[in-house]
Amino acid sequence: MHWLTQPCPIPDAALYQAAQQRQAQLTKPTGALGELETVVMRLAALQRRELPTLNAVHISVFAADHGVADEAVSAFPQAVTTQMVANFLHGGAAINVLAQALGATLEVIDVGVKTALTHPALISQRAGDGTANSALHPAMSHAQLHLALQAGADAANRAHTQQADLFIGGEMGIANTTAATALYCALLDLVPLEVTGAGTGLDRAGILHKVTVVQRILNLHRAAHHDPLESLRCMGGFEIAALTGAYLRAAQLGIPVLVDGFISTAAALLAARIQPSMHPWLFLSHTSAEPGHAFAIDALQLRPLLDLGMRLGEGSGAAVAVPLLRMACALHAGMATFAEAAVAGKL
Ligand SMILES: Cc1cc2ncn([C@H]3O[C@H](COP(=O)(O)O)[C@@H](O)[C@H]3O)c2cc1C
Ligand SMILES: O=C(O)c1cccnc1
Repeated sequence: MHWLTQPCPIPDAALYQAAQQRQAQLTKPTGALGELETVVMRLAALQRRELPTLNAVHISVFAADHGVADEAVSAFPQAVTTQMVANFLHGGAAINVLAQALGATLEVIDVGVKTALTHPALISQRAGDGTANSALHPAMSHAQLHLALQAGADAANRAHTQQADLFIGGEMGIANTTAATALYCALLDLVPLEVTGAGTGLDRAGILHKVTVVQRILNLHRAAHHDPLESLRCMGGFEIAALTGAYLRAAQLGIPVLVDGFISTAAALLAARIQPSMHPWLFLSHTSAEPGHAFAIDALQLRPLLDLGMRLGEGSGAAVAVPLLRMACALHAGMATFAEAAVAGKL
């Protein structure tokens, strides 16, 4: 695990400034493209290019099961995790359609679903047959945690080999909003009632029951709070650990990371806690409908590009935001300057 503590490259301040100067010369009032200006300046500094591009987008979807599903915390049965893996492999899930629309590379990694599938396109790096029930035990052993982190790092290494301009991680794991909620509470000092949401669609009574389960997880693993790796090990899950390893490794390799929703942002929080120098590599794609997401967004001090009421996961919200980032790059590269277009500048 030598890579885990490796720092990430520092964004190039000179290229940020050059992009800022170019934005000021384009035929529009400075700042008029809002966040589209900010993201392209950040991308220039990260990709170390005057004209950043996002042609090659790599999407890795990590799937795993959660023992805490035994506590009736999801509106869907645990079998859906494996069934959705089959759906990913057959091209029928939301992320398949979005990846195809973007011309992105999509890979599916089994990091520990309960019922293993075999399929030529499935990458199998299983840390177990699902995690243990985190309301009763640590979700995983140290060895399992490292296997799952490594599965994520391997995905980022593949993205790097394929010269990806952008990394997107997705997740699938019934009950993983419970794991993510417990992680938010442990890392950000929050109480379950303010963070817990409906996930796949619990009713009010279901959410209140989920609050009690999250509280039990937090009580059992109190010694782990504030320690990112130990919280991750105790609260789960394998796919959140894989995402954490993937984000960290992508940043170390110089690939900007576009984060999806509520669950993925738990991994982004963990990665930034483990290695603060990875924070500049993060972009938040959207605000999830899961109400607790706002706490992590505030903690990361980043502005999500979209707010569409999405609450799907799989990397779907990140994929939906890619065209906006591409348009930000196209505007930066393609607009005329005031001088080129003979347009008068600001009075
Ligand atoms: C058909 C289906 C497809 C999904 N794709 C992502 N999720 C999302 O829902 C799950 C988390 O919600 P909870 O904690 O309430 O179980 C995760 O698997 C997440 O990726 C799905 C859920 C379902 C049912
Ligand atoms: O925002 C998400 O990623 C999310 C929210 C609810 C259920 N699944 C995913």
